[in-house]
Amino acid sequence: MKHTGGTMISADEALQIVLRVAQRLPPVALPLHDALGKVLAEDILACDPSPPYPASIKDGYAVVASDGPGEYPVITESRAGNDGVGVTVTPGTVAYVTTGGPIPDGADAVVQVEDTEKIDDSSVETKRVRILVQTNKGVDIRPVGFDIKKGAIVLKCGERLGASEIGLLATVGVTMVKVYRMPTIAVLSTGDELVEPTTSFLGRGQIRDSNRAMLLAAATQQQCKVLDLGIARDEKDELERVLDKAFSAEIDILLTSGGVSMGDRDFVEPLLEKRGTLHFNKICMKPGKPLTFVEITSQTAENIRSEKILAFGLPGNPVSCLVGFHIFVVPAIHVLAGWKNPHPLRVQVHLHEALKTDPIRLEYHRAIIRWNVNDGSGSPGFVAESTGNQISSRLLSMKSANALLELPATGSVIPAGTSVTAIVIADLGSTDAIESSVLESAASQHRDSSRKLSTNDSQHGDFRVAILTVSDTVALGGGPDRSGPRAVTVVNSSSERLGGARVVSTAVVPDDVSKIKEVLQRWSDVDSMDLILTLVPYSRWNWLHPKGCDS
Ligand SMILES: Nc1nc2c(c(=O)[nH]1)N[C@H]1C(S)=C(S)[C@@H](COP(=O)(O)OP(=O)(O)OC[C@H]3O[C@@H](n4cnc5c(N)ncnc54)[C@H](O)[C@@H]3O)O[C@H]1N2
Ligand code: MOO
Repeated sequence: MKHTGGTMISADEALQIVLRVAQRLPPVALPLHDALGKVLAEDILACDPSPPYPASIKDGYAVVASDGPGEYPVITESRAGNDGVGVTVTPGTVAYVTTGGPIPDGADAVVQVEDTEKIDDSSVETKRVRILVQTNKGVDIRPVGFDIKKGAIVLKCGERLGASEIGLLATVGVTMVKVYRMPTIAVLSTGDELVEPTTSFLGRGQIRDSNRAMLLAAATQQQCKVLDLGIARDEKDELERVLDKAFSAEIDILLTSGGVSMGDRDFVEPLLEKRGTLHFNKICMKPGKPLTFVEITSQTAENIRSEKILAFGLPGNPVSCLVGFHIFVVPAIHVLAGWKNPHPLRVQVHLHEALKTDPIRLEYHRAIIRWNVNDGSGSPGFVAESTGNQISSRLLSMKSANALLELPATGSVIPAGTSVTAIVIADLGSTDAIESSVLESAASQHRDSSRKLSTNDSQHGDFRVAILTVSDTVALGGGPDRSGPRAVTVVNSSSERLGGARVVSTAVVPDDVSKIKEVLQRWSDVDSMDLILTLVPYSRWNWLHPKGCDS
């Protein structure tokens, strides 16, 4: 009898099912400091105006505008709070005010200190000041409600609370806020081979459980509460016991890893299916093909509450497990947490190297994407560098990855420089700065050139060319690199004439001798380049001429 293991559906279809089954959780009231990152479940209105009093925009003098330039007595000082209360600025007098200080009654404009002169006269008791400019009514004053009108909606139900939104809540005095509850996620590892990460010496056939620590961290990163269910053996009774425990706890999502493919002890899928509705168990994607999704209606111990639990049987291979988390679990968490758009951010990126695609499955190729002054097309944009060997057991391929490139199942080689979509899976703000990325990308191209281009070696000759653009403007982002991409095109289009030349590395550096040397040194350190083309300002030509270059 043939084991088929169920129907394989597309990743898109699988995601649609998950999003259809997932439901927003009920709202809860949280103190302000716990609300960061959550989604508002109510409109927030301003109960008073901001500013609540006419406030100065500058450090200066509150004046009667029609008085005009001249010398005036300073009758009060209004810095904050009660300062200047009960004092009226009458024509012919002024008051000292600081930024944000209340404008005393009678004054209708502020003249900044820069437009005044202090008069030092110790013989008079009242301070005096010389106003040097003519101002107009209302200048440098924020009237009551200028920033926020009383009763205005400052935040709408459905908006996510970041730092500025928390600041707005504090401004309008909301300290308990209604937000959608974040899911609680239970994590279970399955497998007879698994031992705790604390195990120093591995027996034969044993490996440390990486998935549980990883999924607990990933769920925590998504602001979920987590429940650690430990490791269960590949044994039906033990798995049943742990699932009982999981479903009687107040969880919203269950994540298991391992035991979902075709092995004779892969029990996770049938045991989950027994307890709910199986929606799918195989997805046409790489990695992460065997992934089980079951909708479970849980009963609490007292049978008083019946709630939905989303159970994801993730594959055991660590990369497949985490990719499955990003593609399906993260959007599900977003729905439960009340996000209006649960989908991840997608950006267009240019491939730094040629990549071979799978003939059958859509591939989520792990990559590091960086904003570059020249993405290879001559304009600024994201450049994606592969994290190397993509086998789904190699967790190192997820290390530092901030994007999953969506490579269609064509079974062909996608050339370097091609634009593809990438799902962003990490904070792009934590990616290296532009300049270092340019240099590092040149360095890594150099280091890995044989690996990177091995995919199209059979289609091209062996004459390897590197192109270095030396330009302050381009390197500092002040303008596009016009020469570099043009040179790439020229080399590629003359490839036959040159006996099969191909550009294996490009870099942009500022007009700085040490930086130029650094890149040239990398390229010439090992004999991976046959020709280095340098596109330089005329002034640098002598220096870069082989005789003048000490490498
Ligand atoms: N005959 C077939 N075999 C396999 C297929 C298939 O279609 N037909 N699919 C392969 C694919 S693709 C994947 S992915 C894996 C998924 O297998 P399981 O989900 O059943 O996972 P296991 O077999 O339990 O483990 C796979 C692999 O991962 C290691 N592992 C498991 N759990 C952990 C953990 N918590 N921490 C670290 N590593 C873990 C385990 O030792 C195995 O090496 O199935 C293929 N097979
Ligand atoms: O789908 Mo598996 O995740 O390719 O190794």
